[in-house]
Amino acid sequence: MSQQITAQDASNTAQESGHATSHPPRTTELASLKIRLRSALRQFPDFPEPGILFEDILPLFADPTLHEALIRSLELHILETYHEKPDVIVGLDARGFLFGPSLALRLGAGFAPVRKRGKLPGPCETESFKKEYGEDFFQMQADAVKKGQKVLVVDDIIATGGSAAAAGNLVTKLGGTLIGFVFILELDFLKGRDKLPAPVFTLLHGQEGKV
Ligand SMILES: O=P(O)(O)OC[C@H]1O[C@H](OP(=O)(O)OP(=O)(O)O)[C@H](O)[C@@H]1O
Ligand SMILES: Nc1ncnc2[nH]cnc12
Ligand SMILES: [Mg+2]
Repeated sequence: MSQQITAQDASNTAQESGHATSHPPRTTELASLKIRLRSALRQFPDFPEPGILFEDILPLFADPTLHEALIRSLELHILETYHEKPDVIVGLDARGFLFGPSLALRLGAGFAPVRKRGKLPGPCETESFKKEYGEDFFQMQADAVKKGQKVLVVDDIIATGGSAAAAGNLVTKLGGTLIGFVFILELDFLKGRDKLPAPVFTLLHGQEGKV
């Protein structure tokens, strides 16, 4: 299936090939969107437990212009990176549900949830995982992804990578083809991306001084 190109992308392509338009090229647009998104994030020390510096992404959804900037940034990355659009966006319970469905709609892809154990009816696959604080189980419905479908896993934050790795394992168990992982924010010092079996993209980076 060929990738969907929006009107804005069509005009960006025209500009990149020398035809001036009123829209900036994708890379310039993405850079300025990232600056706006970065300045909206908040941090809370010692939440949910001592020693954790909690990154709060909720302000991105309080302002519709920031919300649009977020979805547009992720769309720009995906249009730049993939020759074909994903068939399914898989979002992680709970914060991956805040933007996974709207990103899927924007791309013309399906959406499938990874949920905490015990919330989904019917036959499910299950994976345990450990995260920066605590451990849990994730599930997907057995028919949520069809064999060979191209899947992009999305979540708000990658810390240790435990949650995303478990989601990737569920997609693989269902027969999906993992084409990548996309996050709003990465805590680089925890090296979570090393656990993931497909290309990783993060819009923003946090807690850069930590080791
Ligand atoms: O890379 P990791 O160490 O696995 O941590 C990242 C995960 O931790 C948070 O989810 P959490 O389950 O804490 O909360 P949520 O239900 O609000 O998404 C965050 O939303 C990521 O899903
Ligand atoms: N430091 C952090 N802030 C917010 N969500 C997280 N999930 C895992 N680590 C986190
Ligand atoms: Mg989460």
